[in-house]
Amino acid sequence: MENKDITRKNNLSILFVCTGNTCRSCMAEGIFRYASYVEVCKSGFSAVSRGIHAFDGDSASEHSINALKALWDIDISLHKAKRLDYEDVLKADFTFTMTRAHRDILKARFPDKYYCIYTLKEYAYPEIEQGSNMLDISDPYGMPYHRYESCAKEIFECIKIVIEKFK
Ligand SMILES: N[C@@H](Cc1ccc(OP(=O)(O)O)cc1)C(=O)O
Repeated sequence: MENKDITRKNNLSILFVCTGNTCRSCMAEGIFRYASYVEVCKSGFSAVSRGIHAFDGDSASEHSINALKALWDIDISLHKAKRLDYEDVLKADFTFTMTRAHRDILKARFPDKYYCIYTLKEYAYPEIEQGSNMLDISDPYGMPYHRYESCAKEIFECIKIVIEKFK
């Protein structure tokens, strides 16, 4: 693992970050919980999600809820959005953002934690060039349902790889 402070691979606290915490990061949280339980049975992991511009208490978007339910029978209907705060990043062993823009904001705001902040895709696919927009998981907000399913599948692929790296 690249993270210089992380020598243990159990009981890791994972933080997923996007903009509104109603689409991408809450899907990532739900998928991570599901995939880490089913595929690794490492119940010691904990995962939360936050949004840089979230409105506390917002529900996950209907399409996000429906996509996870339809694809993997994952239930995120009880999710409530939370705005990211200082403590969230300090507590996390790894912070995975949905885009480079989110990552860069967090690295600038939390310089002491720079070494454990990644875009989800750069951690999963370190071979992708830094300048590439392939490092971003684009926002399905306001898009039709099928875009949410594609986004969820993209997140799932990354999370499978991340979990392999944690094994
Ligand atoms: N909450 C934002 C809108 C927003 C919501 C969701 C969103 O997608 P995600 O949750 O994936 O960041 C992006 C933006 C606003 O009303 O300004």
